[in-house]
Amino acid sequence: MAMGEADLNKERLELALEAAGLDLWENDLITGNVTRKATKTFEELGFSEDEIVSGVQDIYGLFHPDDIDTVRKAVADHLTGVTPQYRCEFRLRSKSGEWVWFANYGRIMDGHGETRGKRLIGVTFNIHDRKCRETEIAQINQQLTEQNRLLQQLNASLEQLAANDSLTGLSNRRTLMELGAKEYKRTERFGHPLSLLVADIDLFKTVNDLYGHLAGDRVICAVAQVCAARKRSGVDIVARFGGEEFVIVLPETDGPSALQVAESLRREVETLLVCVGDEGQEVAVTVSIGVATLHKGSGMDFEELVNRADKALYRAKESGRNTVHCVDAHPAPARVHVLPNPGEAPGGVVAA
Ligand SMILES: Nc1nc2c(ncn2[C@@H]2O[C@H](COP(=O)(O)OP(=O)(O)OP(=O)(O)O)[C@@H](O)[C@H]2O)c(=O)[nH]1
Repeated sequence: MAMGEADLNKERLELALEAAGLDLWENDLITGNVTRKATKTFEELGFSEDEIVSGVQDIYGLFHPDDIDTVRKAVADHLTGVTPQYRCEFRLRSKSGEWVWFANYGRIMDGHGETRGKRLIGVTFNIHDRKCRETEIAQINQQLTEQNRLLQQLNASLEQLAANDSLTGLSNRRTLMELGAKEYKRTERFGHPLSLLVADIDLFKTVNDLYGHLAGDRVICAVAQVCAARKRSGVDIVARFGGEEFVIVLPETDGPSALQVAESLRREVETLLVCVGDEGQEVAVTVSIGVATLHKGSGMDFEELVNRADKALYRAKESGRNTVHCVDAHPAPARVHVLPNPGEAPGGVVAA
């Protein structure tokens, strides 16, 4: 007997479902019965014919506990008309206890006009490979994010290492020259004065010779701390310029103010007693300081400002140490500021 059109259509549908790996199921919404079972899915999960019969009626028992609410909500949303289709992704437990990813896609059918359909018809299909790849990609992304974070941390540490002196943590010479050149440009643009102090620990070689290099390092760190404590955050630059030499850049600071800062620094260092030995030996420390100030139009660049302050420092050393000397690089005939400090030899401020 020739095959009828309805049978042919059914065969066509079965072929399409098979080719696409789709497992058709159907639920009667009036009775709540499963009128077509998703047998292929249960077979894939390793269940036998008999187990499928009972399993179909108790499908919720196979859902992963983390997915069950999602599935129930997707069904409810479609049955109440919130969504035009029922679709969701979930894991089912195989007979051997493994979790396998599937997806459902369905819709209420068999309705007429205003009358709601009586059947929920849909397909189930295996999406396990895709889900595993997604999980792998998510894990790789997470690893990459973590590696990126570590790289950023490493970069920040490298920048910190490259910019700072390892012994004292102050800016190093390179950073000083970079930041100083920027300050110089600001000075030129806005016409503010820019002052610079070079402080050098007096007779430091003796500390090294008497107590050793590590003791010398302690003295350097102690003086560095005093210099750093004076820093106006976000304004001044405090750097270790070389062995026992420090530079403090004071933007928007004129000569007299810079001299006051230098003198106050000198006095503070003078009060330091640094522990240099295991038996509690302490050494007193002093610094000599050279000060130079640059005004707009003075014709000096930052490097020359440093050289000037260095020359002033040389004079301070020459005149007996523990002293402040200054050079005021104003474009007008050089003005000299003298802040007398009587009765406090050898400390004090001397004009250069
Ligand atoms: N402990 C230690 N010593 C250093 C460091 N860098 C340089 N020095 C030493 O610092 C000493 C500097 O000595 P000098 O330049 O003769 O100066 P000074 O003894 O301080 O004498 P004046 O500057 O003239 O007062 C040298 O002995 C250097 O070896 C360092 O990082 N740690």
